[in-house]
Amino acid sequence: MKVEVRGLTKTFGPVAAVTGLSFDVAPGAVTGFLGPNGAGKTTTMRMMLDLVAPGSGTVTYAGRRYSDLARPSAAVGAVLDGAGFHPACTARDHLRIYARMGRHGAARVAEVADLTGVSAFGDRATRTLSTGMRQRLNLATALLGDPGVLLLDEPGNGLDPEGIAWLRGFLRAMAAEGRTVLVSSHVLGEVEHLADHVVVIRDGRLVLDRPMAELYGSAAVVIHSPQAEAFAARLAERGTQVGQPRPGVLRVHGLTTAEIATLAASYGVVLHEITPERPTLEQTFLHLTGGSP
Ligand SMILES: Nc1ncnc2c1ncn2[C@@H]1O[C@H](COP(=O)(O)OP(=O)(O)OP(=O)(O)O)[C@@H](O)[C@H]1O
Repeated sequence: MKVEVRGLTKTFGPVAAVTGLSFDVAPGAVTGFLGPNGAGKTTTMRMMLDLVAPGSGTVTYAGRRYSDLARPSAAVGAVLDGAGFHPACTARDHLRIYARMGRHGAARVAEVADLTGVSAFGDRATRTLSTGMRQRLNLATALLGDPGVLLLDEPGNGLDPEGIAWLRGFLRAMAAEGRTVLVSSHVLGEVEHLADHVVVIRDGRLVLDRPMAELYGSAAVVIHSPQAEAFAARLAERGTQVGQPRPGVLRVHGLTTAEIATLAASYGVVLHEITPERPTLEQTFLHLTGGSP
Protein backbone atom coordinates (compact mmCIF):
# COMPACT_ATOMS: atom_id res chain seq x y z
CA MET A 1 0.00 0.00 0.00
CA LYS A 2 1.53 3.28 -1.08
CA VAL A 3 1.50 6.15 1.39
CA GLU A 4 1.43 9.69 0.02
CA VAL A 5 2.23 12.69 2.17
CA ARG A 6 1.32 15.95 0.46
CA GLY A 7 1.98 19.49 1.63
CA LEU A 8 1.79 18.74 5.35
CA THR A 9 2.11 21.81 7.55
CA LYS A 10 1.76 22.15 11.31
CA THR A 11 2.51 25.03 13.62
CA PHE A 12 2.41 25.00 17.42
CA GLY A 13 1.97 28.65 18.37
CA PRO A 14 5.10 30.36 17.06
CA VAL A 15 6.86 27.03 16.25
CA ALA A 16 6.69 25.87 12.62
CA ALA A 17 7.06 22.13 13.37
CA VAL A 18 6.40 20.91 9.78
CA THR A 19 6.25 23.04 6.64
CA GLY A 20 4.98 21.99 3.20
CA LEU A 21 6.24 18.42 3.57
CA SER A 22 5.62 15.97 0.70
CA PHE A 23 7.03 12.50 0.15
CA ASP A 24 5.92 8.96 -0.78
CA VAL A 25 6.48 5.75 1.16
CA ALA A 26 6.63 2.78 -1.20
CA PRO A 27 5.42 -0.77 -0.48
CA GLY A 28 7.95 -3.60 -0.37
CA ALA A 29 10.69 -1.36 0.99
CA VAL A 30 11.99 0.18 4.20
CA THR A 31 12.04 3.97 4.12
CA GLY A 32 14.22 5.74 6.67
CA PHE A 33 12.69 8.97 7.97
CA LEU A 34 15.61 10.97 9.24
CA GLY A 35 16.30 14.27 10.86
CA PRO A 36 17.93 15.77 13.93
CA ASN A 37 16.06 16.19 17.22
CA GLY A 38 13.13 18.53 16.83
CA ALA A 39 13.10 18.22 13.01
CA GLY A 40 9.40 17.32 13.00
CA LYS A 41 9.47 13.53 12.55
CA THR A 42 7.15 12.68 15.43
CA THR A 43 4.74 15.47 14.51
CA THR A 44 4.63 14.18 10.93
CA MET A 45 3.98 10.60 12.06
CA ARG A 46 1.27 11.77 14.44
CA MET A 47 -0.38 13.60 11.54
CA MET A 48 -0.08 10.43 9.44
CA LEU A 49 -2.12 8.65 12.13
CA ASP A 50 -4.70 11.38 12.63
CA LEU A 51 -3.44 11.96 16.20
CA VAL A 52 -2.63 15.57 15.34
CA ALA A 53 -4.69 17.60 12.88
CA PRO A 54 -2.50 19.16 10.18
CA GLY A 55 -2.77 22.90 9.56
CA SER A 56 -2.86 21.95 5.89
CA GLY A 57 -1.93 19.02 3.65
CA THR A 58 -3.05 15.41 3.37
CA VAL A 59 -1.85 11.86 4.00
CA THR A 60 -3.38 8.99 2.02
CA TYR A 61 -3.02 5.20 2.14
CA ALA A 62 -3.58 3.74 -1.33
CA GLY A 63 -5.54 6.91 -2.03
CA ARG A 64 -7.66 6.89 1.14
CA ARG A 65 -7.35 9.06 4.21
CA TYR A 66 -6.65 7.34 7.53
CA SER A 67 -10.10 8.29 8.85
CA ASP A 68 -11.70 6.68 5.77
CA LEU A 69 -9.99 3.30 6.26
CA ALA A 70 -12.51 0.61 7.19
CA ARG A 71 -10.30 -0.86 9.96
CA PRO A 72 -7.32 1.43 10.51
CA SER A 73 -5.44 -0.95 12.86
CA ALA A 74 -5.68 -3.71 10.23
CA ALA A 75 -4.18 -1.36 7.61
CA VAL A 76 -1.64 0.72 9.52
CA GLY A 77 0.39 -0.48 12.50
CA ALA A 78 2.25 2.16 14.46
CA VAL A 79 4.77 2.43 17.25
CA LEU A 80 5.06 5.95 18.59
CA ASP A 81 6.98 7.31 21.56
CA GLY A 82 5.27 7.27 24.90
CA ALA A 83 2.75 4.49 24.28
CA GLY A 84 1.39 3.52 27.67
CA PHE A 85 0.77 0.12 29.22
CA HIS A 86 -1.40 -0.61 32.21
CA PRO A 87 1.35 -1.29 34.78
CA ALA A 88 -0.32 -4.29 36.43
CA CYS A 89 -1.18 -5.98 33.14
CA THR A 90 1.08 -8.74 31.85
CA ALA A 91 2.58 -8.31 28.41
CA ARG A 92 0.31 -11.05 27.06
CA ASP A 93 -2.79 -9.48 28.65
CA HIS A 94 -1.87 -6.18 27.04
CA LEU A 95 -1.86 -7.92 23.65
CA ARG A 96 -5.15 -9.67 24.43
CA ILE A 97 -6.85 -6.36 25.27
CA TYR A 98 -5.65 -4.72 22.05
CA ALA A 99 -6.56 -7.80 20.00
CA ARG A 100 -10.10 -7.61 21.38
CA MET A 101 -10.36 -3.83 20.79
CA GLY A 102 -9.20 -4.20 17.20
CA ARG A 103 -11.27 -7.38 16.63
CA HIS A 104 -8.13 -9.19 15.47
CA GLY A 105 -8.86 -12.64 16.88
CA ALA A 106 -7.31 -14.26 19.97
CA ALA A 107 -4.98 -16.47 17.88
CA ARG A 108 -3.07 -13.38 16.73
CA VAL A 109 -1.82 -12.78 20.29
CA ALA A 110 0.40 -15.87 20.33
CA GLU A 111 1.48 -15.27 16.73
CA VAL A 112 2.73 -11.71 17.27
CA ALA A 113 4.22 -12.65 20.66
CA ASP A 114 6.29 -15.34 18.94
CA LEU A 115 7.20 -13.09 16.01
CA THR A 116 8.55 -10.32 18.23
CA GLY A 117 10.04 -12.32 21.09
CA VAL A 118 7.38 -11.14 23.56
CA SER A 119 6.62 -14.81 24.37
CA ALA A 120 9.83 -14.89 26.41
CA PHE A 121 8.38 -12.39 28.93
CA GLY A 122 4.65 -12.69 28.22
CA ASP A 123 3.72 -13.43 31.85
CA ARG A 124 5.56 -10.48 33.34
CA ALA A 125 3.76 -7.31 34.46
CA THR A 126 4.41 -4.49 32.02
CA ARG A 127 5.79 -2.25 34.82
CA THR A 128 8.73 -4.68 35.19
CA LEU A 129 9.71 -4.63 31.51
CA SER A 130 12.96 -3.11 30.25
CA THR A 131 12.89 -0.42 27.55
CA GLY A 132 13.89 -2.97 24.93
CA MET A 133 11.09 -5.33 26.04
CA ARG A 134 8.62 -2.44 25.85
CA GLN A 135 9.76 -1.74 22.31
CA ARG A 136 9.08 -5.36 21.40
CA LEU A 137 5.68 -5.25 23.05
CA ASN A 138 4.81 -2.04 21.17
CA LEU A 139 5.85 -3.69 17.93
CA ALA A 140 3.80 -6.79 18.73
CA THR A 141 0.76 -4.57 19.44
CA ALA A 142 1.22 -2.78 16.12
CA LEU A 143 1.34 -6.12 14.30
CA LEU A 144 -1.91 -7.52 15.76
CA GLY A 145 -3.97 -6.43 12.76
CA ASP A 146 -1.39 -7.83 10.30
CA PRO A 147 -1.13 -4.33 8.78
CA GLY A 148 0.25 -3.62 5.31
CA VAL A 149 1.83 -0.40 6.57
CA LEU A 150 4.15 -0.02 9.56
CA LEU A 151 5.00 3.41 10.97
CA LEU A 152 7.70 3.21 13.61
CA ASP A 153 9.02 6.21 15.53
CA GLU A 154 12.57 5.53 16.74
CA PRO A 155 12.00 1.78 17.22
CA GLY A 156 15.69 1.23 17.95
CA ASN A 157 15.57 3.34 21.15
CA GLY A 158 16.50 1.27 24.16
CA LEU A 159 17.48 -1.84 22.21
CA ASP A 160 20.89 -3.39 22.78
CA PRO A 161 23.07 -4.26 19.74
CA GLU A 162 21.55 -7.73 19.55
CA GLY A 163 18.06 -6.22 19.68
CA ILE A 164 18.94 -3.73 16.95
CA ALA A 165 20.27 -6.49 14.71
CA TRP A 166 17.09 -8.48 15.34
CA LEU A 167 14.90 -5.44 14.57
CA ARG A 168 16.79 -4.79 11.34
CA GLY A 169 16.25 -8.36 10.12
CA PHE A 170 12.64 -8.27 11.22
CA LEU A 171 11.82 -5.03 9.37
CA ARG A 172 13.64 -6.21 6.25
CA ALA A 173 11.51 -9.36 6.32
CA MET A 174 8.35 -7.25 6.73
CA ALA A 175 9.31 -5.23 3.65
CA ALA A 176 10.18 -8.40 1.73
CA GLU A 177 6.60 -9.56 2.33
CA GLY A 178 5.47 -6.45 0.45
CA ARG A 179 4.66 -4.23 3.42
CA THR A 180 5.29 -0.51 3.53
CA VAL A 181 7.71 0.30 6.34
CA LEU A 182 8.58 3.82 7.55
CA VAL A 183 11.17 4.04 10.33
CA SER A 184 12.18 7.32 11.93
CA SER A 185 15.54 7.94 13.52
CA HIS A 186 17.71 10.87 14.53
CA VAL A 187 20.77 8.62 14.25
CA LEU A 188 21.49 8.55 10.56
CA GLY A 189 23.82 5.56 10.83
CA GLU A 190 21.04 3.50 12.41
CA VAL A 191 19.16 3.13 9.13
CA GLU A 192 22.28 2.72 7.01
CA HIS A 193 21.99 -1.05 6.75
CA LEU A 194 18.22 -1.10 6.95
CA ALA A 195 16.61 1.41 4.62
CA ASP A 196 16.15 1.11 0.86
CA HIS A 197 15.16 4.74 0.63
CA VAL A 198 15.75 7.79 2.81
CA VAL A 199 13.66 10.87 3.46
CA VAL A 200 15.55 13.51 5.43
CA ILE A 201 13.91 16.53 7.05
CA ARG A 202 15.31 19.43 8.97
CA ASP A 203 13.41 22.28 10.64
CA GLY A 204 10.20 20.66 9.36
CA ARG A 205 11.23 20.83 5.70
CA LEU A 206 12.32 18.16 3.24
CA VAL A 207 16.08 18.06 2.69
CA LEU A 208 16.53 14.81 0.78
CA ASP A 209 14.31 12.10 -0.73
CA ARG A 210 16.17 9.41 -2.63
CA PRO A 211 17.10 5.72 -2.87
CA MET A 212 19.84 4.66 -0.49
CA ALA A 213 21.84 3.20 -3.39
CA GLU A 214 22.12 6.67 -4.96
CA LEU A 215 23.66 8.08 -1.83
CA TYR A 216 26.63 5.84 -2.41
CA GLY A 217 26.75 6.34 -6.16
CA SER A 218 30.12 8.06 -6.30
CA ALA A 219 32.00 5.76 -3.93
CA ALA A 220 35.57 4.76 -4.81
CA VAL A 221 37.22 1.34 -4.45
CA VAL A 222 40.42 0.99 -2.42
CA ILE A 223 42.85 -1.72 -3.46
CA HIS A 224 46.07 -3.03 -1.95
CA SER A 225 48.58 -4.55 -4.34
CA PRO A 226 52.32 -5.22 -4.41
CA GLN A 227 52.14 -4.00 -8.06
CA ALA A 228 50.14 -0.84 -7.29
CA GLU A 229 52.32 1.49 -9.40
CA ALA A 230 52.18 -0.70 -12.49
CA PHE A 231 48.43 -1.23 -12.10
CA ALA A 232 47.86 2.53 -11.61
CA ALA A 233 49.71 3.20 -14.88
CA ARG A 234 47.59 0.61 -16.73
CA LEU A 235 44.35 2.04 -15.33
CA ALA A 236 45.38 5.60 -16.17
CA GLU A 237 46.16 4.48 -19.75
CA ARG A 238 42.55 3.40 -20.19
CA GLY A 239 41.26 6.69 -18.78
CA THR A 240 40.31 5.49 -15.29
CA GLN A 241 40.65 8.05 -12.52
CA VAL A 242 43.06 6.60 -9.99
CA GLY A 243 44.85 8.03 -6.95
CA GLN A 244 47.66 6.63 -4.82
CA PRO A 245 47.18 7.72 -1.20
CA ARG A 246 50.26 5.74 -0.09
CA PRO A 247 52.65 3.14 -1.52
CA GLY A 248 50.91 -0.11 -2.36
CA VAL A 249 47.41 1.41 -2.12
CA LEU A 250 45.21 2.81 -4.91
CA ARG A 251 41.83 4.57 -4.88
CA VAL A 252 39.97 3.80 -8.09
CA HIS A 253 36.94 5.77 -9.26
CA GLY A 254 34.18 4.79 -11.67
CA LEU A 255 34.77 1.02 -11.67
CA THR A 256 33.10 -1.73 -9.66
CA THR A 257 35.08 -4.21 -7.55
CA ALA A 258 34.29 -6.89 -10.15
CA GLU A 259 35.57 -4.73 -13.03
CA ILE A 260 38.77 -3.95 -11.13
CA ALA A 261 39.39 -7.61 -10.25
CA THR A 262 38.81 -8.63 -13.88
CA LEU A 263 41.19 -5.96 -15.17
CA ALA A 264 43.83 -6.95 -12.60
CA ALA A 265 43.59 -10.57 -13.72
CA SER A 266 43.93 -9.59 -17.38
CA TYR A 267 47.08 -7.55 -16.59
CA GLY A 268 48.49 -10.29 -14.35
CA VAL A 269 48.36 -7.94 -11.33
CA VAL A 270 48.16 -9.49 -7.86
CA LEU A 271 45.61 -7.91 -5.52
CA HIS A 272 45.82 -8.37 -1.74
CA GLU A 273 42.72 -6.42 -0.83
CA ILE A 274 39.84 -4.83 -2.68
CA THR A 275 37.32 -2.79 -0.69
CA PRO A 276 34.50 -0.52 -1.83
CA GLU A 277 34.90 2.75 0.05
CA ARG A 278 31.48 3.51 1.47
CA PRO A 279 31.22 6.84 3.16
CA THR A 280 28.91 6.67 6.16
CA LEU A 281 25.43 8.03 5.76
CA GLU A 282 26.48 10.86 8.08
CA GLN A 283 29.35 11.86 5.78
CA THR A 284 27.14 11.58 2.71
CA PHE A 285 24.43 13.62 4.34
CA LEU A 286 26.92 16.34 5.24
CA HIS A 287 28.29 16.33 1.71
CA LEU A 288 24.85 16.57 0.09
CA THR A 289 23.33 19.18 2.37
CA GLY A 290 26.41 21.19 3.25
CA GLY A 291 25.28 21.38 6.87
CA SER A 292 25.48 19.41 10.05
CA PRO A 293 22.96 16.59 10.59
N1 LIG B 1 2.46 19.57 21.31
C1 LIG B 1 3.43 20.45 20.99
N2 LIG B 1 3.37 21.74 21.43
C2 LIG B 1 4.31 22.63 21.11
N3 LIG B 1 5.40 22.35 20.35
C3 LIG B 1 5.52 21.11 19.88
C4 LIG B 1 4.55 20.08 20.17
N4 LIG B 1 4.95 18.94 19.58
C5 LIG B 1 6.11 19.22 18.94
N5 LIG B 1 6.46 20.52 19.11
C6 LIG B 1 7.64 21.20 18.53
O1 LIG B 1 7.65 20.91 17.15
C7 LIG B 1 9.01 20.69 16.70
C8 LIG B 1 9.11 19.32 16.07
O2 LIG B 1 9.04 18.32 17.09
P1 LIG B 1 8.99 16.77 16.80
O3 LIG B 1 8.79 16.08 18.12
O4 LIG B 1 8.04 16.50 15.73
O5 LIG B 1 10.45 16.50 16.26
P2 LIG B 1 11.24 15.13 16.08
O6 LIG B 1 11.92 15.22 14.76
O7 LIG B 1 10.35 13.98 16.30
O8 LIG B 1 12.32 15.22 17.23
P3 LIG B 1 13.01 14.05 18.15
O9 LIG B 1 14.02 13.36 17.30
O10 LIG B 1 13.65 14.89 19.23
O11 LIG B 1 11.90 13.17 18.64
C9 LIG B 1 9.90 20.91 17.92
O12 LIG B 1 10.33 22.26 17.90
C10 LIG B 1 8.95 20.68 19.08
O13 LIG B 1 9.37 21.39 20.20
